[in-house]
Amino acid sequence: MKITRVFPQNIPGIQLLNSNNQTSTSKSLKTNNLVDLSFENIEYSVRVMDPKSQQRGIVITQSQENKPILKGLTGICPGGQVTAILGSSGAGKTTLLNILACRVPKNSESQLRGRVLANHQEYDYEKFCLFASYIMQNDILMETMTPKEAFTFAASMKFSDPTTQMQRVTETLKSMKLEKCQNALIGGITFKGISGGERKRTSIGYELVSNPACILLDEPTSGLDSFTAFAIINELKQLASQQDRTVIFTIHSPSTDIFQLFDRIMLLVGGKFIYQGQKSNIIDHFQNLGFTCPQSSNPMDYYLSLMQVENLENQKHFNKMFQYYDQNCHPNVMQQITNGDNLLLPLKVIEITQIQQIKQIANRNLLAFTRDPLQFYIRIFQTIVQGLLLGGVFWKVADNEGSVSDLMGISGSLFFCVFNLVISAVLAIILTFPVEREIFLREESSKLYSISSYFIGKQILEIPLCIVLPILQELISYWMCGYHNTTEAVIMHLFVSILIYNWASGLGMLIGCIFSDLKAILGIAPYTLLPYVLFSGFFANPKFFYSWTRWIQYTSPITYSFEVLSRVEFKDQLYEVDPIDLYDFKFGTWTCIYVLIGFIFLFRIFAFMALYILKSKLQ
Ligand SMILES: Nc1ncnc2c1ncn2[C@@H]1O[C@H](COP(=O)(O)OP(=O)(O)OP(=O)(O)O)[C@@H](O)[C@H]1O
Repeated sequence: MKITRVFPQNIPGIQLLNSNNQTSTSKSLKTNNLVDLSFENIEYSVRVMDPKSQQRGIVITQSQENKPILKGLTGICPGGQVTAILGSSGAGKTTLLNILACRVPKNSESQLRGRVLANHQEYDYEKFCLFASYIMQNDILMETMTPKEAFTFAASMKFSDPTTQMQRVTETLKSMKLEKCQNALIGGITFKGISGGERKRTSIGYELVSNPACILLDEPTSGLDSFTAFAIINELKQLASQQDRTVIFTIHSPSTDIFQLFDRIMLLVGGKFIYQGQKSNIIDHFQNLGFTCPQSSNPMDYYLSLMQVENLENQKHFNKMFQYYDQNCHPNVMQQITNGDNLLLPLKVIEITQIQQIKQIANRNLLAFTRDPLQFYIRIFQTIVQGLLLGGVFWKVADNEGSVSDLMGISGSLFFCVFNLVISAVLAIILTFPVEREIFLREESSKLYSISSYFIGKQILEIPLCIVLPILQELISYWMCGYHNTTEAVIMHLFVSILIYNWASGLGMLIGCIFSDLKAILGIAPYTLLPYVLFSGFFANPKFFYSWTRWIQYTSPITYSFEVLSRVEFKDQLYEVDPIDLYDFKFGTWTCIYVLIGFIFLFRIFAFMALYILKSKLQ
């Protein structure tokens, strides 16, 4: 039995729109202009290991060769029509779709030639995002929201007028047939939510709210039952025919019912077209080539069986098919491209201010936080345990007689306190950020908000946590360790704990932005921290560092935190050895604090830049 959690209409943090009393007008989602997407002479190749340089899977030399994937493709996907791209596995369907969406990585490993055009105007990634949406195979959505909340969020990011927002949400829920599950949580890996088909429709609707003229989808029916697959393609068909959108998708083995919904078909074999044109002409095209689809067969099953490259019998016919395509389809395609309209592109206009974007992002984060508080409870639990551990291990360490061993005990406890704060802050971010990162990349590519809005919106919830958690940990351990019991000392200790925790959370975010794979993150994080710890001055007096490594101590916020906490604790105390000399403390309390504040800003700026680079690299 399927269990979905249904939520009431009034949810704090997100303004919900009432769909019940709205009259729907499907034309309100109609795009202003038709957009014809076309592409000319697309050639795409990637560098791969030369098979001749391998023997039984063992690489003998490092020689590489260029593997052509798309071989001079030219085509058109007219506005107001559904274009389906089909082909055998590895034919290049997804690659073609990615090129149309300007999503192929630009690096030395791949080569792309040719032009992509929208209404005869060349476009790049930035422009594409303003008139089109790309819906990838894996639906990346906030698990803790309902479809209605997700659409409301997307609408509020684009339209300033609440009535327009409401209209968009209502209309999209209706056109995606999500009214019944509009208040159920989307769910995902952590907990079960709406069904796979509803999830796919939510994913499509999420993009539609902003009213793109073109919708590109990579295998929108994969993993769905035949009924749901038909329902989704049928909805896409309605979007094309009733709302003049350009719909393009890749699909494997469509049923006969789904085939009937296509307007236009592109068939790919080994990176070349063997057919491109209206659905109605495909049967004649293959009949003229001598391949008559049996009466009882699904035409697409039959044609796809002819396209299986592994079949030796098929391979004999490919040359004939390519030649026939060049003679019969290609001239028509060229004609259609030339005759296409030169209408202006209906580019999305963001109506809301950055402040409103930040507010909405912060509200959504708060909602996610209240809906799935487990992460928060875990952080609180860890903080309490760490506070108790620190206090237990260093119980009354600061009640001392001034001996060297007493001094070592106190500085050990202070260093551990700093280190503990750093580890908890870094881990808390790097373990959760990889999931958020995917959502950010999807939403940024839909031009839902700016990178800076996302970054600031995220900090609004993170910073209070970065204040509360270190205070909690230090309040538990402070008196257990028996540190200086004066108001000034307590305040300074807590203040430095907050500063170092905030720096470490910025570092965590920086690592999370640079590396996408959790295994890589967990492998890299300890080595990032190692120099900060080794050169902090606790393990060795900085005077004894080699001159060429001495500078590293200045880059370590742990050095500055350790110095302030020590200065506060050792103030007015007499020891057999002077702690200032022993650890070579040379900066002074306030210099350390200013530097720590500087580090907090610096690492947040680095994290922001990493987010920016991450986004640009994935274009
Ligand atoms: N970066 C790459 N490096 C090496 N080979 C690649 C790369 N990108 C694509 N290919 C190869 O290009 C071919 C086309 O890939 P693509 O994903 O476009 O195929 P497809 O038609 O969508 O296949 P499927 O239906 O199985 O998803 C495949 O043989 C794939 O292995």
